[in-house]
Amino acid sequence: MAGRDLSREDALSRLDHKHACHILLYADSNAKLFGKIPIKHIVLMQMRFDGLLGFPGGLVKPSEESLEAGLSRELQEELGAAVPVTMEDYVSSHLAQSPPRLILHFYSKKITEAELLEIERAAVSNAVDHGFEVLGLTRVPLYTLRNGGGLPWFLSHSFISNSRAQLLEALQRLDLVSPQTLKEAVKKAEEMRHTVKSDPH
Ligand SMILES: O=c1[nH]cnc2c1ncn2[C@@H]1O[C@H](COP(=O)(O)OP(=O)(O)O)[C@@H](O)[C@H]1O
Ligand SMILES: [Mn+2]
Ligand SMILES: [Mn+2]
Ligand SMILES: [Mn+2]
Repeated sequence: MAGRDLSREDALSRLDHKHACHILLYADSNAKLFGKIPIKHIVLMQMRFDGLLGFPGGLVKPSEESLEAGLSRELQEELGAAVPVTMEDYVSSHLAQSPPRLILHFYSKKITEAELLEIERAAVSNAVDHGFEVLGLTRVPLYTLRNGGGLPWFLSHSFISNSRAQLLEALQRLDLVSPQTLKEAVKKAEEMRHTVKSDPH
């Protein structure tokens, strides 16, 4: 994963650092794209105000709130939903490559498809940050179409900080995408960065 892996204790001991917490919310799904390509899992990300893809979450001051309480607060602001985050959902902490003295804590949490749909529905009307810090939620396509559409093209977009690495690590760790498919998608994404996109249909 991009950035140096830190233990939670080591991370929290660095009082002169800024801390940010972000979460990958996901659900299983039996839905099929075009009635034939299994979606399998829904993974939520968002388009940010700066035009970069990232996960919901944000800056947390450990002196004022626990990492988990801070992340829940950010989810209320960015998703307009009360998502209870606990230490069970904690995955890792990384020292950002830049800016200096920023530690990125990552979480993942499985919810039901109905809960995820409710978050997507409510975000537009309830999230105070909707249309400002958050331009909209997006799902991550986990399938790969014959011409490389789907996950490879998604990975060819621009991501904030180490969120692309967080996504790839989680897809592997949670077994949401097979290692082979992931490897091929990353490779195709590299190629895609330098080609013109044709209509995926
Ligand atoms: O999804 C992410 N994964 C990892 N780091 C992120 C992600 N989104 C933002 N960051 C980093 O964390 C910092 C604070 O996050 P964010 O921009 O979400 O704060 P905010 O929501 O409190 O305004 C950003 O400046 C960026 O460096
Ligand atoms: Mn914030
Ligand atoms: Mn925020
Ligand atoms: Mn944020």
